[in-house]
Amino acid sequence: MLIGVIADDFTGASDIASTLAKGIGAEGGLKTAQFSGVPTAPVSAEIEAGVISLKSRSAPVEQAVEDSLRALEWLLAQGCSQIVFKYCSTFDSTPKGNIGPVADALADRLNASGIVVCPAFPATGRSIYQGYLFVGDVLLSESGMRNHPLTPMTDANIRRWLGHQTDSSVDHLPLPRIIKGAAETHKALSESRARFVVADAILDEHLVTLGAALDGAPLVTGGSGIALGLPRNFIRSGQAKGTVPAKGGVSGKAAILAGSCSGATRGQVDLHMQSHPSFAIDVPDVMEGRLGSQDLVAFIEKHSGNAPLVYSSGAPEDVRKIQDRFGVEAVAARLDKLFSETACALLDLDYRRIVVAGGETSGAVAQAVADKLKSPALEIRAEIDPGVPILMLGDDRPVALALKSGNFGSVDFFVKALSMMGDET
Ligand SMILES: Nc1ncnc2c1ncn2[C@@H]1O[C@H](COP(=O)(O)OP(=O)(O)O)[C@@H](O)[C@H]1O
Ligand SMILES: O=C(O)[C@@H](O)C(=O)COP(=O)(O)O
Repeated sequence: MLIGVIADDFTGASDIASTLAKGIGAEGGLKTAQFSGVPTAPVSAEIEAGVISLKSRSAPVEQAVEDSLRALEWLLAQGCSQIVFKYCSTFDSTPKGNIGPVADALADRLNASGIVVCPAFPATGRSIYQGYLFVGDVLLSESGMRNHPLTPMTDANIRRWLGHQTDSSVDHLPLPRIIKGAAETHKALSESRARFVVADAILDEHLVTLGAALDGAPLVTGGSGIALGLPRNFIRSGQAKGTVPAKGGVSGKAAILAGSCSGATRGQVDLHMQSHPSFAIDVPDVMEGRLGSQDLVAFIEKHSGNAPLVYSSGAPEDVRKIQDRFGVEAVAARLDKLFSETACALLDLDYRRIVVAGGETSGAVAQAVADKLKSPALEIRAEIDPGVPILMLGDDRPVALALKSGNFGSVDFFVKALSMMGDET
């Protein structure tokens, strides 16, 4: 393995796995596999990039650090010479962590400094200028992310937000120096006396320059965009051949599970429910035991063949009321359980294509599916929309998953994903 990625959630992991697998244009990318947690069984020697998905974004700080260090040791044991810590392109975290503490722990172990911090992902509208993160044409703190159920992002200044999470020094790499090219960017990073350097990037070409400047860097941190230029370093040095991910998925029964309350998901749910059977999950009913996975499965089975959707997605004010009533963690844990039990029951009924919306939700579902199919490695296939590839898992009767980050995907994503994944049988 050449590159090892530690991703703080599951959708984020498939996002960066897709970036590494496709590389830039015809030169292709790296043979990439995504793992649900740290693998315990041996993995194929052909894998050039290994992406470990953790559920560390919203875990307690100590747990996030411990899990990340365990993932790091495994990746180092596989021979990785470059480690990427992948977090969200909207820098999802609280003032207490987990990005700072995890990055510090990885940096200590790898003895790294001048470490790039760059959540930019221009293809989905996330750009950084003067160290401020923008979502489309507004600051992060003015975007829907200010209402995120678990990690409300109320400050767009990444230097300041990271500064709350770490005692290490945080510097800034301004865009004009990146525009001067890879050599200047490399110089800026290596001359910085700070441990962390927040890098500006507003276009893919800035990320490609950063990628070239990071050739040989032991530790890189960022959103999936930071990986854009990394495969090229290994291809150009002859360590990797450059491959293009396979298209398609598998045919079979299909369902959509949405646990994300992000703006894009709510738009996708609204459009989908206009022409497809859709079931709105009543969260208090779930919390008080009146609604369970058997009800969701019954609804899906009744409407099988017509892209049925079950969703808990709600407006920020409703989400807040529910969290105040039952507690943030209790709601998240209960809904994770509901969605993962539903997915496992669907596998028993031979569902083969499952679309999941929401990072936490996807993490819970993908972990349960991977455990049930005893399939720790997910193969990365073609990208449906930026940052969302088709994932294949299971050997005998493979299952295709699309794990959509809450804010990703075009408004017709659900239908598009199912048709790219395969046909109804
Ligand atoms: N109606 C709801 N009320 C309260 N919390 C909810 C509701 N629906 C989903 N949630 C919780 O909100 C969180 C959404 O996070 P996630 O799945 O990561 O979506 P996203 O990718 O949009 O951030 C999950 O923890 C989920 O359990
Ligand atoms: O970087 C991104 O935006 C995504 O890869 C990601 O991590 C999304 O997380 P969720 O919004 O929680 O799905």
